Amino acid sequence: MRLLSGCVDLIAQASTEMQLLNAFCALMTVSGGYVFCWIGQALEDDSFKIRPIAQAGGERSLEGIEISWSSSLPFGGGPCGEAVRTGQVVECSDMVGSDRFNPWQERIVRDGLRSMICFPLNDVSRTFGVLALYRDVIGALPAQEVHLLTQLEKQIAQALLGLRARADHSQTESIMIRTATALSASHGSEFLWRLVASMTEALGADGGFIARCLSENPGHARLIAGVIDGERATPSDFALAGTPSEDLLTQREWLVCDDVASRYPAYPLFEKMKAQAYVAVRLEDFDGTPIGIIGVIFREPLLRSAVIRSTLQIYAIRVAGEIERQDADTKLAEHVALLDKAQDAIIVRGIDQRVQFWNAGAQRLYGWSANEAIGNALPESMLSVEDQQHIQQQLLDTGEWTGILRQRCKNGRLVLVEGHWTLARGDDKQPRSILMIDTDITERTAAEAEIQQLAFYDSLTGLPNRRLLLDRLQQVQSSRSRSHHNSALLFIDLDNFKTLNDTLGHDMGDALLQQVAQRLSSCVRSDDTVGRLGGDEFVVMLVDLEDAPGAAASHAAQVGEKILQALRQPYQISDCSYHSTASIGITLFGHEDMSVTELLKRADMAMYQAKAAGRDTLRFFASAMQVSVTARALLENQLRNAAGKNQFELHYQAQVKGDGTLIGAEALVRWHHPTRGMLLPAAFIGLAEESGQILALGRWILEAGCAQLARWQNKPLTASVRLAINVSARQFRHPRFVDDVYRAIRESGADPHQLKLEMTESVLFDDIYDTSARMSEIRKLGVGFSLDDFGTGYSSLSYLKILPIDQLKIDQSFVRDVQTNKGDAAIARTIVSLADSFGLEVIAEGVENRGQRDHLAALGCHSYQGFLFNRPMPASQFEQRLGQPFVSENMRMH
Ligand SMILES: Nc1nc2c(ncn2[C@@H]2O[C@@H]3COP(=O)(O)O[C@H]4[C@@H](O)[C@H](n5cnc6c(=O)[nH]c(N)nc65)O[C@@H]4COP(=O)(O)O[C@H]3[C@H]2O)c(=O)[nH]1
Repeated sequence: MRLLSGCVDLIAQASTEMQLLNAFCALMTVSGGYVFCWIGQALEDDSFKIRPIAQAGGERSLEGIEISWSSSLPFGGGPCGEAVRTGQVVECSDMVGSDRFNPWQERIVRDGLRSMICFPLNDVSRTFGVLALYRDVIGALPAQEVHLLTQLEKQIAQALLGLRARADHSQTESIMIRTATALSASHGSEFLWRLVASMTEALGADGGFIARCLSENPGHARLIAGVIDGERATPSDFALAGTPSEDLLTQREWLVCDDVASRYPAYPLFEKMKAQAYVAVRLEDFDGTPIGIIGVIFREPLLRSAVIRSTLQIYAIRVAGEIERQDADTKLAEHVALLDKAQDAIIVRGIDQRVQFWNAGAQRLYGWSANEAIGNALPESMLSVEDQQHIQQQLLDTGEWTGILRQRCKNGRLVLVEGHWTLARGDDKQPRSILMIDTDITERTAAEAEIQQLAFYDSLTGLPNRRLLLDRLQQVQSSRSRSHHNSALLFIDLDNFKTLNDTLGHDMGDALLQQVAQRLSSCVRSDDTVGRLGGDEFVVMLVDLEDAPGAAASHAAQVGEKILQALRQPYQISDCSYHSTASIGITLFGHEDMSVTELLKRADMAMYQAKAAGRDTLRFFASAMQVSVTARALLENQLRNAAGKNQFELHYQAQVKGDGTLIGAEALVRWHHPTRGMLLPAAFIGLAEESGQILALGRWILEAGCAQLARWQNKPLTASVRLAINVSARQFRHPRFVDDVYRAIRESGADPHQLKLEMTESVLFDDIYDTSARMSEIRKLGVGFSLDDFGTGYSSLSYLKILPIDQLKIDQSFVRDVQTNKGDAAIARTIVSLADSFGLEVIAEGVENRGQRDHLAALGCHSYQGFLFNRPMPASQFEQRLGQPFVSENMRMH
């Protein structure tokens, strides 16, 4: 009865579970006569342990003792385990030597324990603990005592459950308030730390943490927020293998661990804390995939884990959501960082026009920062209302807009921007936002314009160059089929530009060309094109002329005349007034298929006709020109192969004294054309000069002439013949000419003193010093020089003094009418007296009759060449001719 009333007092006074249990154990040993009493909790985790939570009995203790309630475990065979398993009272009247106490025999003997009784502590559904009482005597307890103890055990169990219910209720209430506060806090990087701190406090734990699985390091987790005794733990990684946490992540949703030290031997944190218990819940993502662990740690044994577990589960949901949100934020931040790296401006605007996203590229390009831009509409200097409306409409219609905008930046700078904008729609298909990707093309466009200018415009005049002109011609040609209008191409070449350029200098020449360009541009409509082909050649393309060719031609001629008139006006170039004229060739096009090259060629040909017609005039292309040009091209081709086919031959014409004595011969080239027969030089020398073939032809003539001279030297009849060989200006100017002369003489063995080179006055003009140097070099060999066609050009007496000239030739144009034309006679006389005063020989060419010869003789010229004496003939005939006198009796001088 004493025990019963003591027990009632205990129950009335105890406010906590531990207080009640410890006091009860003490009551049983002090007043109940038992030498040792303990109360244990049957753990619900997979250790199946019975953990002592209160005991009394002097020195006796359960330190180091293991007891289990699983029959399959080594410490599960005792009466306490059986009481938990069966929910029945188990008694043992003689413990020493009993198999049931095998694991604990030593301790039983040491503590003097002989018999025991064990009561299950039950709630409505299960056995949650045991009460064990020990005596130091052998024997069973009397039935009344067992009955009494059963009453006590029931009262204690009920009191315990009552206390627990009260404690659980107030704990749950406080946990819930704290949890609600913690969970409603805002999010952010600090959030998880604060949440762990308040969770730890709310659950009355000593520590708490959140750990994340590491996808980059499987089997490991990282502590991302942790608190121990209110202090933040250092984040670190830890291995999961072999720990209950590994099971938690793979097999179960929660974990209650009471034996932390042995279950987590490698975790210094737990060891440092002297952790006893640990409750954790798995964190899962939206799909249910485990992503981490949230848990609390206790230094004291955990009596009940249900409330903690369920609270943790609430935290877990919130934390998992937060982790997913942070992951999404991280991903977004990564994407934003990537977008910031983009060179282009990337902007997102809502359909309300307000900026939602503004990358670093946008700040670089426009100058406004993200802070200034986001939330506001774009400044109107960036996007005018009209542009915005127009673009928005296209976005709504097609979903995309691409185009170029001229925009003004924050600092006022104008930029040219190429925009690629896309309309984004929501799931409901309604327009949501506009993604703008803007590329700054200001510099690129300027560079392109510069390249364009360089590539397609003449740098001196700014007019379209040949390339652009050909391109425009091509365009007009291709669009011809669409319009029936005629067009005209005017080829304009300045007359005597070369002389101006050479005499006044290139700067003046350039200035003239610039003024010509301006005048040309002012003569035509804006649709027409004025271009410069190069040098002094300009082209004007007139478009949209009349359909009728006659009217179109007359229109083109009017423009041509206008141009001639404009170009004829004096030019003012740095204080000098200069006069110039132009020749214009015109071709119409629009009704026949023709390449642009052909068109240009036609206009060019017509221009040459204008030049030939006396310059400062215009000519239209006529098909007859085409015929002659084609024939010329054919001849040029044939000429190229003529030397290889031995089609050239030298004819020789005698040069004689008045009495018919032979003093020399002139070599004159002939071409035995395969179809046209023998051609005289007039038919091909000009062509050879223009096409450059004169170099090869001249070399052949030089070699053939020298070879003939050498042959004649060895024959008595011809040994004294001096041979004159014609040299063209272009041949003379060639850098290898002097070498060619040396080689021809050396290889032929001809006596250079018997050789004379005949050149026209034009050879002398270009560069008098170079001419002089070349002639002197040749002169060193003994070769003489004769000046052909003297008097026909701009004869300058000065070069007669400078150059090593031996002979002047009176041109046949003065000889022809020397008897009747006083002017010609005066020129012939002047040439003779000039030759006399300079100590030069003089010879007249083209002497056809005795009257001419006699008149020339009267003027003082005593050497002649002409049909009067003989016609040019092949060498063999010439040699035969030498056997006869060059002058018949009736031709002797009177
Ligand atoms: N009407 C008339 N003509 C006469 C008379 N006597 C000679 N001729 C012609 O007058 C030209 C004289 O040659 P050129 O003044 O040097 O004029 C030459 C010369 O400048 C050039 N030429 C001829 N052969 C060569 C050559 O081998 N090399 C070069 N570079 N030019 C040559 O071609 C020009 C013409 O040569 P060809 O037709 O052979 O014409 C020759 C000759 O046949 C005459 O009494 N009456």
